[in-house]
Amino acid sequence: MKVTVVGAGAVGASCAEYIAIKDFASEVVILDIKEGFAEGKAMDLMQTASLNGFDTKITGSTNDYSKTAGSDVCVITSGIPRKPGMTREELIGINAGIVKMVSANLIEHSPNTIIIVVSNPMDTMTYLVHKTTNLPKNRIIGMGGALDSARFKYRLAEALGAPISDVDGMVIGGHSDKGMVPLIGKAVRNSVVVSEFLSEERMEQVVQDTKVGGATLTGLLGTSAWYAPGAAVSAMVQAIACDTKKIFPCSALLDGEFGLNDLSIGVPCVLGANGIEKIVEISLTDAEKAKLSESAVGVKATNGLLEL
Ligand SMILES: NC(=O)c1ccc[n+]([C@@H]2O[C@H](COP(=O)([O-])OP(=O)(O)OC[C@H]3O[C@@H](n4cnc5c(N)ncnc54)[C@H](O)[C@@H]3O)[C@@H](O)[C@H]2O)c1
Ligand SMILES: O=C(O)C[C@H](O)C(=O)O
Repeated sequence: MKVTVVGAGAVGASCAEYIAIKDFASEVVILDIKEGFAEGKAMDLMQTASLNGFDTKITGSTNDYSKTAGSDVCVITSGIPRKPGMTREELIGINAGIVKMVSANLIEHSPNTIIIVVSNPMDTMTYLVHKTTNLPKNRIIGMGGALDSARFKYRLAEALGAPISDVDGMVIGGHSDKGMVPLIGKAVRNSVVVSEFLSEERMEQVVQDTKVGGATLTGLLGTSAWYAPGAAVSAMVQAIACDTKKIFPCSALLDGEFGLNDLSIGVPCVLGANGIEKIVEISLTDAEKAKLSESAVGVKATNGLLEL
């Protein structure tokens, strides 16, 4: 399994590190436009191999896509992150051009690849890759829901005073401060719905804290987060590499599922060797459906800013 990560910045390097530590890929290529940067990150990571016990070979490349040839999975993290006070949507002007160019270069050298889009605004960048390349739709996947769900579980565990391993929950919808739909009514502590343990007010607090998870970290760090984003991508790459058929909420191109069309947005997906192997149309309450539809309106408004 060969994996390429474009963007050797905070998220790209974190993602490459987690993939290597999990030791399921034979090779990881990191590519960046900044001279020597990816080579430096790759060398630094390789010098952790004997300490962390992995055999994955990590190499770096300054914008030479021939080094990425034959990649099974390519992750796009190239682009600018937001600063405190910004929305993800404000990044579209710079990131759309980068994502379009990078995805074309990747596919030229790896025509059978699966692409995972991370750059923000992620749902719109994923839609852009669907619209501007000829990859089948199961091979273009946006990462947002896996991260948002991990943050949801963190907030649920905090509210419940429970270990994170005892809680489960999922966030669907757009990967934006307003558009996320944490499915609080379906969240459980060891199979018991969390409403058995938490008041309405506390559950609403969990939902709100989850939705602004990225913005909260951007305020604290001065730039956006990287550890949980890198871990979320690596978990998705592992599901594909090891054909696990695990369900992750992913930004997938919809064609009638959940009553939505012609957009990429977070919905539960089975991930395996073929990328998105199935979109799982779980039943939603009327309130959940309304929130997902409202979220879709927001994503479509951002998609409307693309020059396609
Ligand atoms: N989807 C998510 O859940 C999620 C999570 C975290 C971050 N992000 C997004 O990921 C992106 C990267 O964030 P970061 O914190 O790693 O930023 P960063 O600035 O640390 O790294 C971005 C890297 O991209 C490189 N780059 C820019 N243009 C390039 C090009 N044309 N080709 C190759 N490399 C190029 C830069 O040189 C830089 O090293 C941002 O858009 C951020 O908003 C998304
Ligand atoms: O918040 C951001 O801008 C980065 C990313 O989308 C995140 O959720 O951490």
